[in-house]
Amino acid sequence: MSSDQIALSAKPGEVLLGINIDHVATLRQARGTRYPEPIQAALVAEQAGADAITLHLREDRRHIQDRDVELLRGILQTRMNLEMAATVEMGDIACRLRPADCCLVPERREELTTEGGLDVAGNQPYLTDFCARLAEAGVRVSLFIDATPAQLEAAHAVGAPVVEIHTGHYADAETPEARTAELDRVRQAVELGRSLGLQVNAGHGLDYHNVKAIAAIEGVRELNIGHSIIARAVFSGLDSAVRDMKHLINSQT
Ligand SMILES: CC(=O)[C@@H](O)[C@H](O)COP(=O)(O)O
Ligand SMILES: NCC(=O)COP(=O)(O)O
Repeated sequence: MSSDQIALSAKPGEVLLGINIDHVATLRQARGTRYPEPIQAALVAEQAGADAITLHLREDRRHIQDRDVELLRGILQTRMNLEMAATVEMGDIACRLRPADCCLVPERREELTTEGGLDVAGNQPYLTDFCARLAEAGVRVSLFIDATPAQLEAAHAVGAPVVEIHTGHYADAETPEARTAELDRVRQAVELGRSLGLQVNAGHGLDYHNVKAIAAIEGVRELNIGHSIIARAVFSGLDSAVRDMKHLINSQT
């Protein structure tokens, strides 16, 4: 079944779940061992209901390695969503491996994790060419952006068919009022993105306690979640951690 057929096989209105396996690789890199194996994590996640496997090949290779991407490209039965910076090195890798999806994210070597969205509005000429090159190679491009009209309109202008709204500010909100304000920002971003004809995904910092409000936003197509699922898997296993999240994002109660 092709990746498009897999996506189409999802029930209408179902929120798709991309599992980010970066932090399985973080544990492996901590000791330089062969375990835990991200390949095994990806296959367990797919069997548990993941609709896609997300992996972030960072410039500093702090977790996911080139060999992880190359092996998984020939093994995954769902979709590979390769996250990367919009650099020449990463563009060459994406055009060579041709994952189903490629999500362009900002990167700073000194960051603990992704801090903000990609500044598409400030880099339109470069990103227009970068997105066109990936599209030419048959890769569907997603842009990881903050929930602002300027970034959404710029994403549409550079020709990306998909955006992923950065939900980190929502997840990190420290008061109910701040969280409500961030949720409204995400909701308005989803509405604008859909009106521009974009597929709108969301991700970063989502967990079992904050995800339902994001999943309930009309028009959100896919959630990419990693850290909280891998953390739960430490105690209850990856299969059930994935099944729990898949159920949570699609339950009406
Ligand atoms: C873009 C994003 O929010 C994550 O998908 C990204 O992978 C975070 O980087 P780390 O996985 O290195 O924390
Ligand atoms: N793009 C978001 C992602 O893939 C996972 O982010 P997180 O759940 O690890 O914060």
